[in-house]
Amino acid sequence: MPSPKLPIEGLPVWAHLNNVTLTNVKIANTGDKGFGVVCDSHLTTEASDETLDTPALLTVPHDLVLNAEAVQEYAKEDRTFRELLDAVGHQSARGDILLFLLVQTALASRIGHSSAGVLNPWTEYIQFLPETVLLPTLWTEEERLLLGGTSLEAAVSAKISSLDSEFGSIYEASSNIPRWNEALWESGAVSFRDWILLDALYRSRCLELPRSGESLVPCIDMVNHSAAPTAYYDENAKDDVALLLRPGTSISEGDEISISYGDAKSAAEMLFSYGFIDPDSTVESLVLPLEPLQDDPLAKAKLFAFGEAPKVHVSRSNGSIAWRSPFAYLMCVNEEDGLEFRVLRETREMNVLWQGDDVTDQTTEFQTLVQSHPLSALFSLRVVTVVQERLQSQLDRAQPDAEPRTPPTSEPSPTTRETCVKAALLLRNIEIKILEDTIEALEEEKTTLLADEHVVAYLGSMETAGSDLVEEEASNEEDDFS
Ligand SMILES: C[S@@+](CC[C@H](N)C(=O)[O-])C[C@H]1O[C@@H](n2cnc3c(N)ncnc32)[C@H](O)[C@@H]1O
Repeated sequence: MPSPKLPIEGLPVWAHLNNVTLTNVKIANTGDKGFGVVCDSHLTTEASDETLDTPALLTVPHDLVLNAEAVQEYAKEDRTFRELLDAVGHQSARGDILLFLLVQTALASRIGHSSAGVLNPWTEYIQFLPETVLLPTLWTEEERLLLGGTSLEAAVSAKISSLDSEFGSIYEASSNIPRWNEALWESGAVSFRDWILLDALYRSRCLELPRSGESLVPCIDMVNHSAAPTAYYDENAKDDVALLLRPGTSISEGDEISISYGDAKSAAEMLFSYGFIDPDSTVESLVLPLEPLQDDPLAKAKLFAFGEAPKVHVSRSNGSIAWRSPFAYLMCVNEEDGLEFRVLRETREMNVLWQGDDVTDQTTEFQTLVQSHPLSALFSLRVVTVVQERLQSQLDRAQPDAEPRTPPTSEPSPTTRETCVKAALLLRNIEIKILEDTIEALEEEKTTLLADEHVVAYLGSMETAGSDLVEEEASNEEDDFS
């Protein structure tokens, strides 16, 4: 159930009452990007102004910063919230912050139980935040189909499933507490959609502060991104958070103030975390899930021993392609190569052995482990082939002439927003380019590996063994026939 929204015009009053200072800036609607921070007068800074002595455009007191520590403080002041946090939280900083915001959503709806939760500045502040954002977890099902064949297809589905299970766990644990059962669930004050929205707001607005760590900072979270930012944020001596003009900046009245959300994120990460792609500040990289070979009898043991989700990472920097896939190296060795799994009878623990050595703690380092083996080039050839096939199957699905998607990627239907269509298309094109170039680079690696003397000898011996077998079978057939 959405909480009643407050018009942005009310934010200066909220800021004043909560000791947030805005100097020469205001928060205003910027069009496509939603709200933003806009300059009220002409401002310049010298190229040498590199300290916090530069007058801040915006200062937010430390007690408004929302991070894991602040949630603990709120729990000290509000025993009803502490009861909820003890029952549901303490798993992660993000989880505790989202739980706190879920409670604020319920309080803001003003339909929950009055004996649960205490109003605080965040109860009002969340009502100034957008009711929806363009992060793909909030796209409609039809819009999410546009991501088919991109690296976000699996990532967004996995995120929605994980949000669903988080929300289910919160419901399970909190519905046993009568006041919270009434305040959150019986009243209908919050829904799964609120949880998805809060997760998206958190992801797209949290800042990494030098001392307070990952935090939400009201008002500074209204600053939009630019690849050529005019401002940055920092904590001052009192741990208040300040928005400062960058040295050597000159901006005119009416110009938007911007910060950088990072310049090392891929297009997929940008879209996933912020709901837009800025090609000027993204790096060319791609992460895809990798599955073990279907006919591998050791597949389950390998997955278990590896302990994390297998992936292929691809990137381009300074024009050169690089890729890595630690699981692919474990995936491509077998018992006949010297890999062994043993389950200890006493502890039921599984041990992994390579060439007789216990490597249970090194399953992510098989690329290094296989180096000293005489057939290491052969193992690399298998890995390169597996990775190339994975990228090729991704490329086949991403190509515009791949299986028809609903709706077609280039034509927005009335139920798909144009921004989503454009963002999905941009992501697809960026990923197609890097996939094509990596597949080509892997082809060259394959050619080199196929010329390796150990590989040649191994493949030759396999061929001889193969023809011996054919001859043997043929002579058996003759015998049978006679
Ligand atoms: C930290 S908030 C900034 C305030 C936000 N515009 C609002 O209305 O509340 C981040 C969100 O702003 C929007 N945004 C920021 N910079 C943008 C940009 N350069 N292009 C498009 N959208 C942008 C995206 O929706 C992003 O998820």
